[in-house]
Amino acid sequence: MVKQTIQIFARIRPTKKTTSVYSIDDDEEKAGSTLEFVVPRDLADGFVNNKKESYRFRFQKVFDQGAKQDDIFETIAKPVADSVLAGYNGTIFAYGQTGSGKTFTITGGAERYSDRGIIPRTLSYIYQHFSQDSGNVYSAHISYLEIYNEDGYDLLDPRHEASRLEDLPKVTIMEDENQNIHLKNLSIQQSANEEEALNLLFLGDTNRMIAETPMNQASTRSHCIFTIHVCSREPGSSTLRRSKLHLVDLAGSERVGKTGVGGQLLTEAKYINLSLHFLEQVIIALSEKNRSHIPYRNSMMTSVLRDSLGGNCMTTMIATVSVDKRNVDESISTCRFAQRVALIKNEALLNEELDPALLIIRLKREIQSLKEELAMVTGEQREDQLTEEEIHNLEEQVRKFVEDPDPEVTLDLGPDMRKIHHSFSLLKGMVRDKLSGGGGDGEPPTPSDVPSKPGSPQPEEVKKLRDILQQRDNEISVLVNMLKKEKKKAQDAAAQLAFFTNGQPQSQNSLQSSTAMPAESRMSQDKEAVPCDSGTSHALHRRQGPELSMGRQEAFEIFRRDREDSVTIDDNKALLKQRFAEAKALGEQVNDARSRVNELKLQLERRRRQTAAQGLAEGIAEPVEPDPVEERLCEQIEEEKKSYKSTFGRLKALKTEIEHLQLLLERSKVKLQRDFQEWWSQESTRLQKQEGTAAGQSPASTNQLLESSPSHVTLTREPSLSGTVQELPVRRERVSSAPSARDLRNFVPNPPAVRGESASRDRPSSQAGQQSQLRVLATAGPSSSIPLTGDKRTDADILAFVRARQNLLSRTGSAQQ
Ligand SMILES: Nc1ncnc2c1ncn2[C@@H]1O[C@H](COP(=O)(O)OP(=O)(O)OP(=O)(O)O)[C@@H](O)[C@H]1O
Repeated sequence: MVKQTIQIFARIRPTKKTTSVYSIDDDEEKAGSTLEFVVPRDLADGFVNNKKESYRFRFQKVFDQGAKQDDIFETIAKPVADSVLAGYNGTIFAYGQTGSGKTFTITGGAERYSDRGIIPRTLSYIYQHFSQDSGNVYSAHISYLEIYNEDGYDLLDPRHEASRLEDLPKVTIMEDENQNIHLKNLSIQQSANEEEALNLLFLGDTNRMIAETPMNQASTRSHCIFTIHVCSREPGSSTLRRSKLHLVDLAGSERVGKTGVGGQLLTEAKYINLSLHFLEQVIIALSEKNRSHIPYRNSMMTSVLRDSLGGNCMTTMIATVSVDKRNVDESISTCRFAQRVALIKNEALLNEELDPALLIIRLKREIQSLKEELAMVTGEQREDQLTEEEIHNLEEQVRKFVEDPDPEVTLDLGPDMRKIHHSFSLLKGMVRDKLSGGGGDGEPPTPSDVPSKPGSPQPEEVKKLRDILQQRDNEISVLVNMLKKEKKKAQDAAAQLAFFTNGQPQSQNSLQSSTAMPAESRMSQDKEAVPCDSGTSHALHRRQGPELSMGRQEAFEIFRRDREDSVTIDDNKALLKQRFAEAKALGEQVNDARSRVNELKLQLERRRRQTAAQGLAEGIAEPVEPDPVEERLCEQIEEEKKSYKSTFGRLKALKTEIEHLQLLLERSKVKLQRDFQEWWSQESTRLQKQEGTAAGQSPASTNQLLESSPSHVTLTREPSLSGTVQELPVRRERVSSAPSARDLRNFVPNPPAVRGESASRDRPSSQAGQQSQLRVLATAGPSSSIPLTGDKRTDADILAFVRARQNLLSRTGSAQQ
């Protein structure tokens, strides 16, 4: 058992804004750091400070703004991963206010490979350990739980692709009589390697992202628990070690009062505050001595993390802190929370258990042996014959026993009298054979020795023939092995070539199947699929949406170009292309090195044969001097092997990076589509409202809108930042004329806002020289447009309806006249 208090670390998020006064003092002797905030006694920035000026908090280590993701992994996550690999449970959780960098620390940034967070790095580390530790057999399973408004959801549930969060089956907690927690409806997926595990992480993250709506930015207001279940066993042992590693990204810890939200957001904030409040209660209860009742059951999060808090687990907390001046109160409250957490003592146990299947096999064997022993002691005879396999095994055993020069060696036959009898008769046969001269070569006779009969070949001849036979057998098995190896190499080479020229190997889950298309062709899919209006854009595999109206496609192109992260997407694409070229070159180098090794081996083989033949001809059994040619060949082989190994290592690392970049790109695309979808529907609603307000009518009244639809619309470009106004050709077509793609183009809503900033959504993009934003401006009449949907077919239907209606109206008009 390992007794340990929860380890606490602090990480300060980089900022360009004015920061509060803070300092970090690293105390090497006591292996800790102190984070100090100095808050002047004034009312600046709303923080009423009438208490003290300096707030000092002690952590295992404080990471300042410049800390890199690999430092965080090495110092915080690696020791926890090591203890998980050794069979202890581990938890790392990030706590801090919204935007302080919890997700960045736990999962990583969505843009650069170097921004990988604790989860992908830990997965990499764990699978590397699996492949390097030949003394144990490992397996890993993954689960990914999201807790939103006190309800649990399985982020790896395939139904996510077609549902909103609320429509999914809820994960529920069940407790057994031993007070162990079980989570119903939470899938636990096996992942055989790092690639599969990363795919699951990305699948969960993408599901998390696409389930969000502007009103429900669940990523900020939900808790997420990514769990790696590790199982290990020494080969042949029936003892299993099972451990869990929870990597937890908690919801933002800020208080409701400050954010001043209402409606749905208020409900969410209350739930967050409540669950964090229950977390705090559990922590306070745990830090109090002699407290018998710990209120774990109050919330789902504390129930799930029960072991991590005061239980069988090695737990680490990362307090993420924003040092922006306006956040100083939240930062201080985060640090205070951490100080309380640091008082909690956990008792981690080595999670060993017996594998029931192996235990049964072992017990069966033991029963059999005991039965045999009993039969021998009681003199009871077994009637049944030895099986063919048993006889064969006995012959092998006896042969090995006889051939072994060690006088101490024993023949372990167990208590079965039938086996003992049979072994004795085998031995008798050998001795008789030896006595009759069958084994007079000094070699011990074997069970298969044929006793010599009159007229049969002389023993020397038999021996010679047997030697030749043995030699041939050896040659055949060498050849068969060579053939097998060559076949495998050819298969490997073909697979590698296919990977680096065509694409990925076969994959298993849905995300993999989406990423399994040829990588280069994936990159060449420069045009991201525009989401369709009807239905959702949830499915990850929906790469190419249905046919779109021109306006929508055009709007999407502008939206994409003007996004803040479009540069990163392009950068990543360029980087991916570069990495592919590198991987291809490395793949070729690996193949070349392997061919060279094979060629050198052949040369060496030829040389050895030549030397042996020469030795035979000259009557020299063993050459006295080492052959310099042979030595050089051996050195060359070693060098080539080294170069092969190092190039292969680089290729493997590059492959991981490529896969990660592909998944980042994939996620960016899904996000782009989702953001566009959101923006599009927001703009449509806004336009409708404008129309309604301008006409003094309810925007919901389509009839009224259609009645007041103008017969002329003008398409202009907004002034660019340089001040020029570009007039596009003025269209003077009646709406009642047949709808064309250009008709639809006129209904492109406002241009995109910068990424993720809802406040800036209505601002024109600030990127100079990119003001090609299309806007519908009315030239006449109070209302200028029909609220089209952007879906070609639906829009055509609407326009056809307008046409029919106008025809009808004009006919009625002329009839009345
Ligand atoms: N150490 C860092 N280095 C660079 N960028 C960072 C760092 N920490 C956070 N960021 C960036 O700050 C933004 C907010 O971070 P993040 O989403 O991780 O915050 P959070 O605490 O998880 O917020 P929420 O509670 O809303 O989920 C992101 O754009 C992220 O990339």
